[in-house]
Amino acid sequence: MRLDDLISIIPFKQKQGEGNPSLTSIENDHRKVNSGSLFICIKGYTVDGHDLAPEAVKNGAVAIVSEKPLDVDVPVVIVKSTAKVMAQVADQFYGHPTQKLNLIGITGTNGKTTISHLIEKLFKDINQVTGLIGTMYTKIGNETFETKNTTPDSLTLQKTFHSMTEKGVETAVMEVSSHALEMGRVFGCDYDIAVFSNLTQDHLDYHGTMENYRYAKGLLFARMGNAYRDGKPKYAILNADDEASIMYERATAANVVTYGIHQAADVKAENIRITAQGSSFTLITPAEKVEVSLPLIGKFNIYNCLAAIAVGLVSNIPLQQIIQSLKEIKGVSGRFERVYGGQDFTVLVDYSHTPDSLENALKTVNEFAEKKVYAIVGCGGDRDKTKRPLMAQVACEYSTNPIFTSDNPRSEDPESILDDMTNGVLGKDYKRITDRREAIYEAIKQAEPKDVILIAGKGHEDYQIIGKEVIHFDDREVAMEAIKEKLNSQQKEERV
Ligand SMILES: CC(=O)N[C@H]1[C@@H](OP(=O)(O)OP(=O)(O)OC[C@H]2O[C@@H](n3ccc(=O)[nH]c3=O)[C@H](O)[C@@H]2O)O[C@H](CO)[C@@H](O)[C@@H]1O[C@H](C)C(=O)N[C@@H](C)C(=O)N[C@H](CCC(=O)O)C(=O)O
Ligand SMILES: Nc1ncnc2c1ncn2[C@@H]1O[C@H](COP(=O)(O)OP(=O)(O)OP(=O)(O)O)[C@@H](O)[C@H]1O
Ligand SMILES: N[C@H](CCC[C@H](N)C(=O)O)C(=O)O
Ligand SMILES: [Mg+2]
Repeated sequence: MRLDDLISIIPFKQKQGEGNPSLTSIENDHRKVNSGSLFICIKGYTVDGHDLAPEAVKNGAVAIVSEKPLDVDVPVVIVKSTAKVMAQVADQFYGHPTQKLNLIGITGTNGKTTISHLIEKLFKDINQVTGLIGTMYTKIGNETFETKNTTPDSLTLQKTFHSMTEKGVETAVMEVSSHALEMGRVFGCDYDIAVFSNLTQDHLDYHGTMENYRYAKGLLFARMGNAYRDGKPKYAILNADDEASIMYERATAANVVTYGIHQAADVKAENIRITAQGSSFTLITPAEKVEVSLPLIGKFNIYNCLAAIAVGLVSNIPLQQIIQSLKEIKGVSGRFERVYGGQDFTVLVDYSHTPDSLENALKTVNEFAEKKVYAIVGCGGDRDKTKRPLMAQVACEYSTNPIFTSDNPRSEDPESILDDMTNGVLGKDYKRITDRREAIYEAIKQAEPKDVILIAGKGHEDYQIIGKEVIHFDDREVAMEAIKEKLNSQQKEERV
């Protein structure tokens, strides 16, 4: 594609320099530029891509998109917002891939990864080729690719969608973070179904207030578009029990379908029973009332299932087929994942890293715990500081043995993160063990038969970010080592 064709859609642009080169790729990272690339300068939080334009030209860039004139000898297209233009040209360059896909976006504070996997399963089971983009990876069919962000930048996204269409993907499911909505990473994505899980405190470092955070998530529903084209209905799947849904219902032109447990809803669960093995409930849809038993643990997972069921129903998947698919779900990696090495106490690794998800996780544990409950909890560095004392309070309130430790301190001092946490629980009983490995070993060493240990915050993560260093660290591996060590020393004692 030639430069002028690509940028023909952008109004009020200026062009510095002559030429209409043929473009082989679009890049926003100068290190990825090859001969024939268009380089888009993005002013980031740490680097200003405009400063790297000369380097990009050295690497082979034949044209630049910029917000200001640049001293380079290739054509420069000057626009108001390179971030917005990046989304537009990426969509154009890759042939509007999201218009060819059945695209499902999920937003909300907690549950996005879980719901996206439930939805992926529904579509796989009706023999569709699926794609998935989220916190853990990008998946095309059964092939997985590493990702840096839950929702990648617009260029990576459109490239990925293009690749999905090339590989025959019919339905793509993706997590849409509030950061992505705010930064325009999903500009140009033509969603068919948008799902809202819930809104509770997180990311106030970025959004400032809950009001701004609520607004950012609402953009997913508002941006589904106002036009009713091609007779293909669009759907907003909203949680009737979360009051933010009222705002999102007002914001969207799409058909609204609600799910919930307490308020009136189109897809509703009643008579809920939760055990350590799973959950049962009566499912009420506009057409049917059926008894459902699912292997996912916890009330919050019933919400996740209801959201997936609503998506399945508006996609015309028969209810019995949906239920059968969900019954086969073995759980999502790092979400309430059991670590079992033959011990007589329960160890669970979970990804709860917000006050609300931690409370939900611990309340769920308390529903089946018979003895003590250990909660190993840390808070991420360079993230919302105001959630730290709240998470510590939740741990003290809902566990008998809270242990505070580190969870990706990043550029912050681990001790000062722990101070922020413990300031919320002055005078309460807790242990503070900065080293996460030691914290896990301590809980496992102390645990007695029938106790439960919840290791929260890192779930599937297999790393710990300390300063700029990323070291290998997997809660599941460390817990298993500690369990084996404990069992070995118990056996030795028995032999003596
Ligand atoms: C605050 C934030 O969101 N930062 C995102 C942002 O980084 P940044 O602004 O620092 O980028 P930068 O390094 O300054 O680079 C600016 C430009 O220069 C380019 N560059 C940079 C370096 C270089 O050598 N050459 C070069 O050309 C870059 O490609 C980029 O185009 O743009 C990057 C590329 O898209 C993102 O990876 C990065 O996410 C960081 C890693 C991050 O941690 N973000 C978190 C807050 C986030 O977005 N989280 C949500 C999930 C939240 C949830 O699930 O609850 C998410 O969607 O991941
Ligand atoms: N619907 C829900 N409501 C509240 N808590 C939930 C819900 N679903 C899952 N959780 C809890 O939150 C944790 C994270 O779940 P999940 O990874 O699905 O959320 P997420 O929204 O993708 O998170 P992230 O924003 O970090 O990507 C789980 O380990 C569980 O403890
Ligand atoms: N998507 C979340 C993940 C947090 C996971 C936790 N382990 C941490 O590092 O704070 C974030 O980037 O804020
Ligand atoms: Mg996620």
